[in-house]
Amino acid sequence: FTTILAPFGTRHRSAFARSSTAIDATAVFFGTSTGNTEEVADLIVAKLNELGHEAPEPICVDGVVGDLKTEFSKYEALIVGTPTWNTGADTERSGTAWDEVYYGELDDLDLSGKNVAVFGLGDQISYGENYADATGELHEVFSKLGCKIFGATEIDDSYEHEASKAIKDGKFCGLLCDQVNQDDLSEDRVDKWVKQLVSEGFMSSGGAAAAPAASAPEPVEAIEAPPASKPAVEVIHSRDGWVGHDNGESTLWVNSENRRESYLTKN
Ligand SMILES: Cc1cc2nc3c(=O)[nH]c(=O)nc-3n(C[C@H](O)[C@H](O)[C@H](O)COP(=O)(O)O)c2cc1C
Repeated sequence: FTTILAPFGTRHRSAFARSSTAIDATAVFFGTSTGNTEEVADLIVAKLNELGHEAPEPICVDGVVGDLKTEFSKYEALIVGTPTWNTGADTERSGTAWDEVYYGELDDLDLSGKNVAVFGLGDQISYGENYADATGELHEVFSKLGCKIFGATEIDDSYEHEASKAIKDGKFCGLLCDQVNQDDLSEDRVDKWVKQLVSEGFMSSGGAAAAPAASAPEPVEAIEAPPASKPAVEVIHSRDGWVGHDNGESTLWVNSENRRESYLTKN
């Protein structure tokens, strides 16, 4: 068996497709019934990209039910969005696949320390007593999982609701939009909010996805130069589900969540 001496850090990235530092920074996940939440998700991704923060196209949660563990582990930070439906109930108010995953699949994930920001859509005129309630539920679910929540917003004069479960400690727990009555305000709200997330350090590394797992090998000493050539790769199945790819000079460990750690090895 190989002896682990040191991690590659970013220096040996060319030897492998990705390293643990190459995890994508931010992704926007949303649920929707009639498309409004997707519209705002699109605005958020466009603004992230405009500000130089790479993010893939928004990901509809319906498409990743059953595979959230894999999908979430690809990103350091998650922006999650929901509409609100069905006035009155305390839980399962999104009317989307979020309701299905909140108290089952999501509950089973270790998202402790992950950076999360929430946004929500509602109709503050027709449902003024329950404006965007489901955003509050989304916030609660991710908070209880130990996520670091960013992006609470001031309730300024542009909002006309009476009450909302998305209000926590006198603020909205994230970005609230209203494509039914105030679609003309969404772009500015998104602009302001994404800049706020940047200033809060939301996109900085340090989320759970980048933290070393308990079962990962301990790094000891960094090395300076990449190997001159890449020998044949030996695959090692070991370490609590981690699979090692040893090219004779180094080992890339990959776990079941597609987490990657690179280490110098010595036979
Ligand atoms: C039957 C029904 C119930 C709704 N209930 C609420 C509600 O309780 N609170 C709220 O803010 N908006 C409510 N809405 C408005 C939707 O949340 C709003 O139209 C939202 O933009 C829909 O987003 P989506 O297109 O992404 O599904 C309701 C709409 C309908 C048709």
